[in-house]
Amino acid sequence: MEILLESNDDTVVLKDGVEIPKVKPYVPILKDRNGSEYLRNEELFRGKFLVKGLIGRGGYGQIYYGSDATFPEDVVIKIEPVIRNGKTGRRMLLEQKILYRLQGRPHVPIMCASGHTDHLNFIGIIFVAIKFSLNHLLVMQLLGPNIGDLKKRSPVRRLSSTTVARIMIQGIAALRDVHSLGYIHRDVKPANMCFGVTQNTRHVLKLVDYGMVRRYKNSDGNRRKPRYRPGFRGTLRYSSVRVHDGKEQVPSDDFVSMAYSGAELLLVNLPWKLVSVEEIRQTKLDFHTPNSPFLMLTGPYFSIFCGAIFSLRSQDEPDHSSLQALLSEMTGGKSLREAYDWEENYRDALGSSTTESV
Ligand SMILES: Nc1ncnc2c1ncn2[C@@H]1O[C@H](COP(=O)(O)OP(=O)(O)OP(=O)(O)O)[C@@H](O)[C@H]1O
Repeated sequence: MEILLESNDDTVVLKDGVEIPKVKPYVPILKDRNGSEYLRNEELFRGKFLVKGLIGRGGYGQIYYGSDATFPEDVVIKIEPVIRNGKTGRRMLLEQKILYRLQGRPHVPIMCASGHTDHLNFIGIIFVAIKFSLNHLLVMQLLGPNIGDLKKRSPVRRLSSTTVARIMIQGIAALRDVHSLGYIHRDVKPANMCFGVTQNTRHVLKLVDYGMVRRYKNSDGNRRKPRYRPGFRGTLRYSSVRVHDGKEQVPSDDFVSMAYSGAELLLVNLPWKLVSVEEIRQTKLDFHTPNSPFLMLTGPYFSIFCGAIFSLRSQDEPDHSSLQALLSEMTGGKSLREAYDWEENYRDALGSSTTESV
């Protein structure tokens, strides 16, 4: 985003004359501590990262809010024990490796540091002891609340068409960033999408959580041979029917998860939210049927977009640009740089009548 001049204390004027409010420094909502934390508040971790609070306890580790003496933005410090439930946790090792490779891509968070903590309980007895006591560590730029939380904050529990269209357009660009390097994400969902928090990044969507990524292409550009029985990876609510069927995941499965995420943002809930686990697969298949009542509720542009995604075959290399183009009308003429629902008190979501709650 190019800033031409600052008009006053509250607004900035962009090169094309658009005037936008200045962003106030963002402070994330912090969680209460329960004594199980790896880092203390105000701790100067590694002599460099100042810990300012706890953002969350994920399924695999803890995420802290902090600052880095050498990085201009606030950061998050993500920590995962090397040994979890008696098993060696490899998620963060993988995330560190993939994030490193993806640096420089616009929809990937900037990584400031990675490695392991040096809180050793059994210093230097034997290698195994050291291994047991280390925690994986990842420091990256601070982002805003995830899209799932921004949806929950909406008084109507859903987002407007223009906001969802622009989230999807950027989400597909994020998938292009990952797929073009020969990887698939395998856990696309609203909770893994966040906007930036600075003047330059607050309208840029970033995909987070690279702990389930898998390489689907070899370095020669050919696809890897599918495994006979790959284990389940992902989040059931957003997994494609192919994943239900135990198939090896491919780029189109990331797109299906993206389409389900968009449908959830428009509809409040996905039609399979309240059905039994056994019925989820069939309810998804029903949703794929052209003219399915729930699909129709997402509106004409989004249902065409979903139709294009649901018709992708496993061998297809989806055309990211053509899929984005299907959503251009749904933006209602708003550019990716204009305000999103949460910046306008959810005005468009409250006023929109194209979708109904499921
Ligand atoms: N860079 C970041 N800045 C701010 N918040 C973040 C950042 N990265 C992740 N988060 C928040 O933390 C949550 C969990 O992150 P992430 O999915 O990477 O961790 P996880 O341990 O794999 O969690 P889970 O088990 O829930 O998948 C995200 O939903 C997001 O809200």
